[in-house]
Amino acid sequence: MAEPIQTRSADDSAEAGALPASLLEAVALTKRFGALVANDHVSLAIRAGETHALLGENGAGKSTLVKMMCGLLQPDSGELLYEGSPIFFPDPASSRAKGVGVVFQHFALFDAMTVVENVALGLPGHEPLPALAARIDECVARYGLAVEPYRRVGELSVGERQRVEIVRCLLGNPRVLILDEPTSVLTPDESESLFRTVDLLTDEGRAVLFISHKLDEVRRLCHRATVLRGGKFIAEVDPRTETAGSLARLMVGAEVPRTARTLTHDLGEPRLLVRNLSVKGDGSRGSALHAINLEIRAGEIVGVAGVAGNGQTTLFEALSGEKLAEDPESIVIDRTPAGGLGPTARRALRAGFVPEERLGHAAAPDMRLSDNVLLTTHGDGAIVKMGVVSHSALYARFQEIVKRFDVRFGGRDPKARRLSGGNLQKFVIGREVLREPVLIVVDQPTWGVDAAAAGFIRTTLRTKAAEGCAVLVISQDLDELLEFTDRIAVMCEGRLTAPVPVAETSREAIGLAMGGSHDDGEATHGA
Ligand SMILES: Nc1ncnc2c1ncn2[C@@H]1O[C@H](COP(=O)(O)OP(=O)(O)OP(=O)(O)O)[C@@H](O)[C@H]1O
Repeated sequence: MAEPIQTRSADDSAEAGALPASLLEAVALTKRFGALVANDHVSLAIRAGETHALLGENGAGKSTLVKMMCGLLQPDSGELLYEGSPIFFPDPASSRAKGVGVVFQHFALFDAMTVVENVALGLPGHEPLPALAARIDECVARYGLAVEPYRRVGELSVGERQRVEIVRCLLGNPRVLILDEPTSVLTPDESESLFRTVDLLTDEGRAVLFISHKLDEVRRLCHRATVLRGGKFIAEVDPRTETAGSLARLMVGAEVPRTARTLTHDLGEPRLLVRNLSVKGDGSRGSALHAINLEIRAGEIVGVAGVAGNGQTTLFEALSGEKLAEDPESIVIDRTPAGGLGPTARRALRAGFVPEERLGHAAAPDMRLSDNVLLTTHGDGAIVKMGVVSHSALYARFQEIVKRFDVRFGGRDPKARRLSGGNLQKFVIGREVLREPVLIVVDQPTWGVDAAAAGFIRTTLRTKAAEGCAVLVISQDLDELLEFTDRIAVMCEGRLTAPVPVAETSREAIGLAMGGSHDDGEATHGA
């Protein structure tokens, strides 16, 4: 397992009056993509023993900087220093060999393989799997990361996959660990345990670069923060002496608007009725669903809270038609029994679906954005007429999404994988919202999205609700659900509690239900 590094921590050194040595330093790095300058002379030094935040709104250039610091991208100009000396990382393997480990937003794991097999792929040599599994167990115990070596990755939730990536990285004994939005898919408890892991790592003298849009956690966890805006270095601050508002202002360059709270409008017809829906566990991702009941009426937003892996993915798949229900009547969309219909037929009922995974599920990575529009709009009639794609209509829709949802990217119509995470999320939400759905089901609506864009997405969903759409939001972010939904239900072990009006519940009550406790002893009710 990783050996502790004998280096003074950032705080120890600050007390001693001297700054600790910088382990990895970017000096005036510049990277262009065509006409777009993604990083413009950006400098950043990560010191031994510190947790250093990298902040900036979507598309500010954070991932580009990280990719240059680990050899995944080469800068057009500027240089990297490792322990004060110039260094060149031609590829990620060379940075890994120097002790720079990165956990990216999009994971590189093979679904069909077990955790230990996936970890083995990323490590040099041919360590026997039982020995590697034992090392994983040791790492898990030491850093408090719940990971089971012999589970198949395809069965894991996004949060669990992320822990696998972190463990894989830690087994490489990194001196610098770069975490790209590590908490965006974690529950509050999982985030807390990750923070303890990060503290342990920095206590050991390692350096952590922490990318996050959650400013409160940055203020708690990080010793320093570098802020980027529009590809430029804006400031280096001590986040512990800043407020979330002052950090957001540095990132955005202006005040960040808050989501409009509950609108006063009457609820209409039920747009989604789920009656006694049970789905068998099939050994793939997500657990079985047990007798789910839910009603969402035109004009309301219902949130589903829960710890990852309790059936939320299966619920999304059952609602979107990726998994069919045995009883067609168990899911009714806008008065039509839909349990036996596939995704396209459900979309024809004017339902829209935004899955949790943007790249690969919501969007095809190697298809251009405009072609990605077609993925969910081909049945709408506006874009495909009598089997023929109207390219002018398609391109017009694409441009409307980009404009109204402020999707930023370089070039005219790039492949989806070229977009920053938050911008791709804005695109995917925009694609569904502009179809004018009567029902929209969104899994993790603001994962990886900056504060301003997250506010925009929530306000957009509220506006859709006010226009008569029914909205179901599955989210692990309890603050988000409390901020903008009308009623909240909790998913635990494949069962859904009855949705409760937000005003009549509390964070504590929801937290208890997430852990499987119910004051009334009842786990499953109708809406
Ligand atoms: N390979 C690429 N080709 C073209 N443009 C790119 C490429 N990679 C990134 N970009 C563009 O560079 C800009 C910076 O992107 P980057 O991914 O670094 O932002 P970010 O700050 O990490 O954003 P987010 O918070 O959304 O992940 C964006 O406008 C993005 O579209």
